[in-house]
Amino acid sequence: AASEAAQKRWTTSDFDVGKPLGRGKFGHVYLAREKRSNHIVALKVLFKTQLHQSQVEHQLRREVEIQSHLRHPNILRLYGYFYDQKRVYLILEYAARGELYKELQKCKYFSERRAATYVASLARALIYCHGKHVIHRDIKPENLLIGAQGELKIADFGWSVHTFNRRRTMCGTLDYLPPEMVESVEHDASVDIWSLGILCYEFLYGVPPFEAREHSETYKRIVQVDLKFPPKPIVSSYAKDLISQMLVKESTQRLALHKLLEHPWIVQSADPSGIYREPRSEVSP
Ligand SMILES: Cc1cc(Cn2cc(-c3c(Cl)cnc4nc(-c5cn(C)nc5C)[nH]c34)cn2)no1
Repeated sequence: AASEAAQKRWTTSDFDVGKPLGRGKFGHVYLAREKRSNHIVALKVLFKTQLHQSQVEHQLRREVEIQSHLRHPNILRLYGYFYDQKRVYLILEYAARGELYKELQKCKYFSERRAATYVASLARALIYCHGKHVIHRDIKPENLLIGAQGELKIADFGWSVHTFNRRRTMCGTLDYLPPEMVESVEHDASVDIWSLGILCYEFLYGVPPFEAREHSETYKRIVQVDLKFPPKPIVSSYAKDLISQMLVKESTQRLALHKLLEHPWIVQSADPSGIYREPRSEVSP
């Protein structure tokens, strides 16, 4: 079925399209059901005119090329794509519990167990990507979805690249960019380690570490690695130690992802299944 899905010429008549799930710069995502298999998917519909105006067709091609070949429980599947006169359609895995950033906004920040569980599963997904010479380059809450069992799914490989043809142009929001990308110098897979460190901080404190009112201020704080840990919420020194080993200016000195999985904070706090289950008490009545 998988190989069939890859070659089949899909059209909109193959799907019953349902409610909108979200919107992005170039279009919308809809809940949809493939008629023959009754398989529920997320159908991302992008407008060619907007893609053309923003000159991101090459990025979209790379997103499809890269994501369609990745198979990992913490990476959102891209089953196939098709297009018509005006639109490009991506047939994506449906993540039943929605967007992580909304969950983070609701909770303000996550417990150490939840943060460590998510960070460990993202580290495993990135080890898999880097093993295939793919760097994501845009790891941030907006690009993470939650599956039916509570597992994290990395989505939106729009900024990912095969490390053989690295590009130096600016990409993604500033908050998550490491010094070498902000300074537009050569960068490699260790950019994802930096972004995972930023994400870990935001999971625990509710804000990214170098956030500032002005872009120029954020830029300065990133290149100086002006890392501060607020007194509240209280966070374990193991967690701060891990973040401090990831947010290192010299990219070769950042904690390697396989070493991250052996860090005491991860070993102690992350659920080995990579799935965060609400403990009894936390479930709202
Ligand atoms: C264009 C455009 C919009 C977006 C952001 N976005 C992603 C989704 C999405 C995807 Cl791709 C896959 N599964 C999803 N499941 C949800 C969801 C589930 N619940 C209960 N609530 C929501 C929301 N959204 C999914 C939607 N928008 N990227 O490019």
